[in-house]
Amino acid sequence: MLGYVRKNISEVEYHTWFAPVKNLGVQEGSLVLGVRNSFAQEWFRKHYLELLEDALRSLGAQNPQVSFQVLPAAQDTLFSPADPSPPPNRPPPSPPGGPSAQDQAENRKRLNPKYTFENFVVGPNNNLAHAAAMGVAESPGKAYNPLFIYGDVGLGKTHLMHAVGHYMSERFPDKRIEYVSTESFTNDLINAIRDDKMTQFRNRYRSVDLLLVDDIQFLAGKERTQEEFFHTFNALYENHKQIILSSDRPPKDIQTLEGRLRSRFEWGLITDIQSPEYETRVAILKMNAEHNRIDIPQEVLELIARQVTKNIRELEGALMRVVAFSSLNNVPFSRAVAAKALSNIFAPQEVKVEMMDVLRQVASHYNMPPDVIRGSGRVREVVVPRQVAQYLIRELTDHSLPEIGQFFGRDHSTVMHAINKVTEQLGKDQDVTTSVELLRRKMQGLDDEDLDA
Ligand SMILES: Nc1ncnc2c1ncn2[C@@H]1O[C@H](COP(=O)(O)OP(=O)(O)OP(=O)(O)O)[C@@H](O)[C@H]1O
Repeated sequence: MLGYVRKNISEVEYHTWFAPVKNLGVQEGSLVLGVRNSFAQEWFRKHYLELLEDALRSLGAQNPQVSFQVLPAAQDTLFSPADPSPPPNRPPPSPPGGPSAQDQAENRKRLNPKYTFENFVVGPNNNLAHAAAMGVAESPGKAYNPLFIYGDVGLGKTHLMHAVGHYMSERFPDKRIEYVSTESFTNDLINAIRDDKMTQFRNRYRSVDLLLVDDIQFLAGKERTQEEFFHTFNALYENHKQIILSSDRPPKDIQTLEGRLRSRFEWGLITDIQSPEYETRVAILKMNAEHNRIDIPQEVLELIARQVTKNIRELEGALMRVVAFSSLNNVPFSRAVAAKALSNIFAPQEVKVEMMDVLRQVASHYNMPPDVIRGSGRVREVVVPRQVAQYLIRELTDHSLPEIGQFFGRDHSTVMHAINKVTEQLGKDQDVTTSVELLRRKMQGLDDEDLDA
């Protein structure tokens, strides 16, 4: 099916939308596809339903039906039954009583494959937490125990925890790693009590080498869970097993946390993550774009990094939004397009059109590299786009003739000539007229209906 889809849409579109989709199987005659969020769900319904039905038809389905379901928050990045790749580092068999090899593989699968140290951009906002996590990964149970990482939402706490998990599982494949949110820990406990399976529950949590617990602030007010966690903590700690906890606030600010737990959380190292500075945000965007093989100009990344300042998850979301927007409207990346894509979420910013934006749009319109247009070629196929580019730059930016000349490696009289030439052809030469109109529309795309997502 994906083969069929891929042939019918652009690569960027394919990577943005289809790479993360999970096959959830057939339910009541309909093929169910798992998508990341309700935005994607809506998008798929509107834009890809027909294509997907066609794909099924091409495979012989007579009455194809496709529906979309939002994956639970963490599941979209995990290995799914539809993912053909086997989990890495298949672990050896475990001693009797402990978790089975399969359990261990399951545990590792809970680590998001993207959340590694290599993919973590270090900046002044997170370098202490990063160094502490590295220290713990190098000598688990010895360096700092527990390691307590706190910070606001979406700043990389989970990412760092998983990075330690990956690092350990690569270096010590037989170590047992458990990643759990406080909510799951609580639910597991409730189920264990209900099903009379406390021994299994304790075995599971007390036999690990690395315990990663996310959002520990949710222990507040849950006495029975705190009690159980206290014993889990002690059992691991006494056996020199590593514990890493994350929270949105430091232990002293977690209300109704038992004193004995709070003091244990303070035994090791407490470190925080702050909001990233501008340079770190740009670096994160750049890495993300490369990761997803999206070729997006630096100035567009800079615009996004200026808009989203507090939360890295939102920063990544903004990038994906720009990519989706530009791909679905079939316009190349530019600052204006990015501003439009983000305008529903963020206050619109004054976006000045740059010479480079115009050149890129013209290049894409005529399907030739920007450098060729700026180069010295004199054949008509290159000269016309060059003149059109100079004409549009003069019209849409504040740059003077000498500045435009410099940008093209020519003097101002050549630019003047180009502008006169295009002005003359407008209304007479059909190709030049439609090209200029179309490009102008795209560059001023801010009010264009075609650009409304
Ligand atoms: N320094 C970084 N370099 C690269 N990506 C990062 C960095 N920090 C965070 N991210 C990315 O930002 C997103 C959110 O990070 P993460 O889920 O770890 O945040 P969190 O602090 O655990 O948030 P929450 O409190 O909501 O659980 C992830 O996709 C993560 O990969």
